[in-house]
Amino acid sequence: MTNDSPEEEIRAVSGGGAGKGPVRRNREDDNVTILTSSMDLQRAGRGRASSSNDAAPSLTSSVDLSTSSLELSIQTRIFKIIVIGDSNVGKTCLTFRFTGGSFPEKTEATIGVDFREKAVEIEGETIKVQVWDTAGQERFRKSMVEHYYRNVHAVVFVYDVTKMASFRNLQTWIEECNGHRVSASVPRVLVGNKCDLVDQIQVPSNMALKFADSHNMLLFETSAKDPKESQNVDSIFMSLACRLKSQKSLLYRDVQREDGKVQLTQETETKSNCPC
Ligand SMILES: Nc1nc2c(ncn2[C@@H]2O[C@H](COP(=O)(O)OP(=O)(O)OP(=O)(O)O)[C@@H](O)[C@H]2O)c(=O)[nH]1
Repeated sequence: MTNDSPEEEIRAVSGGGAGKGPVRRNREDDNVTILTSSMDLQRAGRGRASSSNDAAPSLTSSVDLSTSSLELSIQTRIFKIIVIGDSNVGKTCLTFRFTGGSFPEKTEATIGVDFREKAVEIEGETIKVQVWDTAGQERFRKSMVEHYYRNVHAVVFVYDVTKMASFRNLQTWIEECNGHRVSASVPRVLVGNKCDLVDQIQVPSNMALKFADSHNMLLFETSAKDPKESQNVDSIFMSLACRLKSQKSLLYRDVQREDGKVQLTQETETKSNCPC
C-alpha cells in the first residue's frame, strides 16, 4: 500500500488534548512511549536501522538521494488517521491535545484539512502518527474530501456530548466514509468530546455505547480541554496505532543504500503483536 505525502499538498501544522475517561479504554502499556524530541526520533531511527532485519520488504521504487537527513526516515511507518465529525465538536482541539499536549486557547473553523504528526514508540518501533484534522463545515471541506479519505489507515468519529445533533449526524459521517471506499477493515473509533461540561451533557453514555457497539467501534468519552484527561486523549490515538502496528501491509518508509541509490520499500509481512 502506498500513501501520498500530505506535505506536498496540505498545510502542515506542528504541535498538537483532555476529557472524561473512555467508556472502554485500552490499557496503558510500558512498551508504549511517546517521543518528545526530534533527537529522540533520530536516535530511535538509527538504532533500528542497525538492528532490524525481520521485515521482508519488496521493492516499489528507486530514487537518487544523498543527504544524511534520510536516516530520519529509515524504516519509519506512517499511520494516517483522519478525524471527522460536525463543525465545532472539538476535532482540532483533540488533535492539538494529542500531538502537542495542550488545548488551544483560540481555534478557528478548519478550512479544508490540516495535518499534525507525532512520533511514538511502540514495542521499540518508532511510528509516525499522522492526524488529519478535517473541516466540519461543508463549505470548507468539499474540495478536500477525496484527499483525506485516500489511503486512510484509521478513522476517528467525533461528536459533542453537549449537542445531540452532532451525535445524530454521526450516521451521515459514517455513510460519507463508506461512500469513499474506506474498507470495513480500517479501524474506527467513536469519541464523545467536551465531557468537562458536565451540566450540559445531552448524549447519555449508554446511548453512545449502543451506537458504537452496533458499528463495531470502541467508544471514548473525553475532553480536549481538561488537562487531567490528556492521557485519555492519547489513548484514543495510541490504541489505534497499536492496532495498526499489528496489521500487515501498512505504509512503510524503508530506505536502503545500495550503489549510491536509495530504495523506497513497502512492508509486506505482519509484525509482532502489539501489547495494547
Ligand atoms: N468545554 C470544552 N470546549 C471544547 C472542547 N474541545 C473543543 N472545545 C471548544 O469547542 C470549539 C470548537 O473547537 P474546534 O476544535 O475548533 O472544533 P472543530 O470540530 O475542529 O471545528 P471545525 O474546524 O469547524 O470542524 C472551540 O471554541 C473550542 O475551544 C472540550 O473538550 N471542552
